[in-house]
Amino acid sequence: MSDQTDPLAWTRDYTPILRSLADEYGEEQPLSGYSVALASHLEQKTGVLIETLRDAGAEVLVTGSEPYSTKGEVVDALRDQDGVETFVEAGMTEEEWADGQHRLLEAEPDFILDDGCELIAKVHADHPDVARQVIGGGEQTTAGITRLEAMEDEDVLEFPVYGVNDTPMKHFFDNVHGTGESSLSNVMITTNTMLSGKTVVVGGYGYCGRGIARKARGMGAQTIVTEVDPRKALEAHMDGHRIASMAEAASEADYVITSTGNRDVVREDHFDELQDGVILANAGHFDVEIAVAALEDAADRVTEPRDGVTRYHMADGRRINLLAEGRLVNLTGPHSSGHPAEVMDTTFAMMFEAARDMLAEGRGEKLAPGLYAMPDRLDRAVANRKLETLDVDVDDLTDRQREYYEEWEHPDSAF
Ligand SMILES: NC(=O)c1ccc[n+]([C@@H]2O[C@H](COP(=O)([O-])OP(=O)(O)OC[C@H]3O[C@@H](n4cnc5c(N)ncnc54)[C@H](O)[C@@H]3O)[C@@H](O)[C@H]2O)c1
Repeated sequence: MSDQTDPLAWTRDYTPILRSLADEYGEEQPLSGYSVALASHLEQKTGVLIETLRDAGAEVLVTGSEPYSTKGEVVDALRDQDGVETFVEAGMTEEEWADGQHRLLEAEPDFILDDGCELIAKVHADHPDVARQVIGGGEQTTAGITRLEAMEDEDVLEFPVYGVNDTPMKHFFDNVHGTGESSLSNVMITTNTMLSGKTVVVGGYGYCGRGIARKARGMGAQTIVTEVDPRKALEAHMDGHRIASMAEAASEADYVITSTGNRDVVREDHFDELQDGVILANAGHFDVEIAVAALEDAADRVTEPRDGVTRYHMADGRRINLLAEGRLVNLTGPHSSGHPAEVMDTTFAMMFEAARDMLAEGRGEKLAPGLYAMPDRLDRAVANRKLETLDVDVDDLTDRQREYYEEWEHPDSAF
């Protein structure tokens, strides 16, 4: 396939960590004999991860983690590859998509790489016999970790799961920079408006919200952050953003972008405060952060002035614009292609390492069921691989420096 006809060609050029993993493990095939289920937004970067798992010997069973983010050309490119089985198509209804996930789970995967805890929750709820056979899993999102914590609290997990989302190599880069840049660029492309000089309200100052707010300010916007955690609110304040309640911020917003992992962050109480022409978008995992059904009820009529924009006409003449129907704006909008490939390269390398460590290194058989932090050695190894691809050198600790960290008396110090 040429670069022009191969939908993954461009992305491979921007995913050097995954390519280095494929090169290193292509011959040894450490995942040979294992089937790995993968639920993720099924677009080009995910395609390269699938190729990498397959090159390392796995049989890869593929579905989307969201019904509307599947790219048909990627599914077409993967469908006929040896070692890959697809259970998803572009344009599926929610029922067809869920049915595909169940069919995937009936194929009895050994390992589950998940996004939003889609497959892990379903295998426990609907396929308990399969769940008991699964060796392990990895979860790449904040929303999925929250669900896994709830499963652990109820003591229902049947296998060990690595919380890939919580590794420094994931959330410091993917959530902050990936979500930050891709959410803002998608808001601008979808609306053909500029952020400079506008007021951007960011709901939530976690990893994603922090990236969105910082980058919006870097582009010349005035930023207001809303929070429910007093420490996060103070952090936003110290970082130079204004803090306000949503009720107060809504009246000044040109844009409101939510990223909390929670629901109803923009709700009935706020609709009356919003200005004419405001643009609402969500970057959190589920489409519940903006109360869309309530907005529809509150509106006199609804139009679609532009691809990806739903406009709610209020009785008093104000127009409230909602992007991507309140779903992940950077992944499901008409122009969206998700996070930049360079940042997904890091996240997907962590997902690959989760599978390799639990399957090929045998950690999955040794760990009891539960949610686990990923070993720091794997995080460091991916960071080093990334630095190598950037051709950047860093210092090593000297023996004396290592000893200094380990001793408490510090005999050489002046005090
Ligand atoms: N768009 C993407 O590509 C992408 C990428 C990574 C994560 N996510 C999703 O984004 C969401 C946030 O992820 P994160 O890593 O930033 O999580 P996080 O836990 O670090 O941050 C969430 C923040 O939202 C705050 N919050 C909760 N309820 C709130 C409310 N009602 N009003 C204001 N603030 C509230 C919390 O106090 C917290 O500080 C999750 O749903 C996650 O799955 C999306």
